Amino acid sequence: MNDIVQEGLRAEFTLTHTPSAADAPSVYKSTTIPYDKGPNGTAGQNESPPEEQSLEVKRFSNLPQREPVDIQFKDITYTVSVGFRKEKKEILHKVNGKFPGGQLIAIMGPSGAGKSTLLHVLSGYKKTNVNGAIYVNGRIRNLDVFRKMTCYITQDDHLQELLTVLENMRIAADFKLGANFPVQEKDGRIEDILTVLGLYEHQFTLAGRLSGGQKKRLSIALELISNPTIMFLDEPTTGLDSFSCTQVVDLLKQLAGQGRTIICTIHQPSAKLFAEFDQVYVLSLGECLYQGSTGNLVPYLQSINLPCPKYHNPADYIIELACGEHGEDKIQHMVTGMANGECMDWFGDQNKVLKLETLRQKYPLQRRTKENTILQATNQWNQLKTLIRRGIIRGKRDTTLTHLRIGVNIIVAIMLGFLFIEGGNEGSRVLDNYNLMFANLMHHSMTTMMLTVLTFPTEMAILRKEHFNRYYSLKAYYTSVTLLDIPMAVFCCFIYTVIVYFLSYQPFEAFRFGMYFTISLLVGFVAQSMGLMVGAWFNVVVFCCFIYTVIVYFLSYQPFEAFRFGMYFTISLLVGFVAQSMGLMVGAWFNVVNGTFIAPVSSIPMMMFAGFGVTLRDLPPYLKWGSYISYLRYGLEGYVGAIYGEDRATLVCEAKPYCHFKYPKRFLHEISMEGDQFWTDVYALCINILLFRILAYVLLRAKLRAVR
Ligand SMILES: Nc1ncnc2c1ncn2[C@@H]1O[C@H](COP(=O)(O)OP(=O)(O)OP(=O)(O)O)[C@@H](O)[C@H]1O
Repeated sequence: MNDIVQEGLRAEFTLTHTPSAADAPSVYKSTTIPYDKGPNGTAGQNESPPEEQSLEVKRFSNLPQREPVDIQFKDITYTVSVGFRKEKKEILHKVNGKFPGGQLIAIMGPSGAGKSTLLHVLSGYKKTNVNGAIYVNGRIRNLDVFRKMTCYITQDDHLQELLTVLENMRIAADFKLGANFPVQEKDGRIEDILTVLGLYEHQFTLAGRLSGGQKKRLSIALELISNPTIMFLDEPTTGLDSFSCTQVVDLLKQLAGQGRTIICTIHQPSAKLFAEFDQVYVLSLGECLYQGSTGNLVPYLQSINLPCPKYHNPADYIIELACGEHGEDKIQHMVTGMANGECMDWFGDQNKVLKLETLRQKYPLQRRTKENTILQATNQWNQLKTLIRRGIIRGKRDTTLTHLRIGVNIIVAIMLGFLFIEGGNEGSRVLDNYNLMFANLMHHSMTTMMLTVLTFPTEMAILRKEHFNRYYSLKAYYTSVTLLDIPMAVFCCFIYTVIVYFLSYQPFEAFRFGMYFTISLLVGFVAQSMGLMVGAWFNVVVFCCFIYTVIVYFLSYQPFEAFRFGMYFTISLLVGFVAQSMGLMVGAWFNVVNGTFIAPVSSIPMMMFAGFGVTLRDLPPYLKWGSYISYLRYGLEGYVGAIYGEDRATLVCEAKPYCHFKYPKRFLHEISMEGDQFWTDVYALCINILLFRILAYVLLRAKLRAVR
């Protein structure tokens, strides 16, 4: 972590560890631990006995008070392209407004009014096709600096559901506070936040098992770790019951009272909830109908001859007006009355409505260093380490998928092994053995590809949220995804190969087996060089890899030769990796439905050009190029090389009197393969993996940018 931030945080802790009651603002000083209702209306785990409910605690004693930040925006327009003709549609129409610091602000309006769009624009989540000016403390917003003081909490929580509340907090703290931050202070901050948010008693509960309100509070808790000055929340109360809504809004109010600017979109709050907000900004069809304090809304409506009926919730009434229920002309009347957000006469405290020049004087220009433009709080290595740690915890808990993956490999391997039993050693069954190789290719490519296609898109939402909130860079995330799967992929491939190989009686020769083992070790070394944390797993990888290959190889009675086994295994593994990379690429760009369609369909040309149905020799000259781009061709050629290349001895011919492929060279000639191309195939597959991985990364980056 950079020195400046670190120094700042240290200073914060020195200040806050021994807070003086006299120095603390009233909200910060003392409040009551929120009462948390348990299931069935009974008292929850963290229900305090009556005498404890009045216990006064320091709120966020580990989170320092923030200096308020004032946001002002002028003539904001936001345009999107729609349809095939890319016609322009303006969603925000030159809106203006001011959000003074230290306030709880609601952006309200009917569905489709542009609330989320305005929130996205102000938070910097959307930055393309935005026009107009956004000022932060009187100066034009510098997005990189601004993002370091903000957080964005999405409507759907996108939490790590397989991690407990405490694990989620610890991981977030490692991302946001960095490795050099003292552990005790980190824990103190986490404990403080969990206590105030009423989650302390649930710290060992899996996030996926929390109630809606608790999940929302956890989302807020995670972002509070970095102590942001400005918090943007997209519909934080949607889907919550009124009790949880009040809890969340009450919490936001406390946070605003500490100097934070809290801006959230909200649909139609109850009168009680509405009154909790300091300021409200009402939109209709991308224009501002009202901005000012909640208390001034009724007088304002009176002043423009649209009085709020008695006993009517003003929040309901303004939404009715914004929907055009009282006439379309009223909308324009209100937009004009507010000068589309330029009018600031209805703010509660006019002293807070400072001019841009005044704000610039009040908040002098800060010295900018190279460090404080780096978005993430911790370096790439720490990000990667934390991502790997999180992935390992998830992997251990997601046992269904892990068992399913291992189970599928074992079952398919046993089925194929018995189907082609003894085929590897019998001259009259060479063609059967050839079919088995193709079946292996299909198995490895389909299982790995579909797994990635089906699981990756669900990760995208979490990636988007965490990446925007500066947890980690895309590079660190992508590297972790690549590394985390290696042990499992190797293990599954090993089990499968061992079963198939030995069941199908492939050559049992020590040197072929030695080759196999060398390749397995090399795979482990590559994995190790890709990251030290995988190095810690190295021995496990070698062991698992060995077990897997032995089972498949011997069960399918492939040749008992170590080097052939190595070749066989290498090809299986590489084909799996290529397919996985393709899956990653498809998954990075398409959603589950489209991906499930695209992935298998894109494999069909690869199969055509593999040389299985039509031999490579018989491919028409104008389609020859296809065989060079088909990774399945390299896979098939590699398998054939492993089993029938390398001067394979004459085959046993006991099943039938006539044995056409008694001499392996004859078979190689028949299918137009040399049998000595193994290493070329390995290089080709490695290049395929690299290309698909790079392409997947580029697509992923483009997708993250496209939504912004
Ligand atoms: N990328 C887009 N392409 C086309 N139209 C869009 C796009 N993004 C937003 N819109 C349109 O802009 C309008 C405002 O959308 P926005 O999501 O900001 O509304 P909202 O007020 O947040 O609504 P809700 O409360 O229902 O979420 C809607 O009519 C929406 O259909």
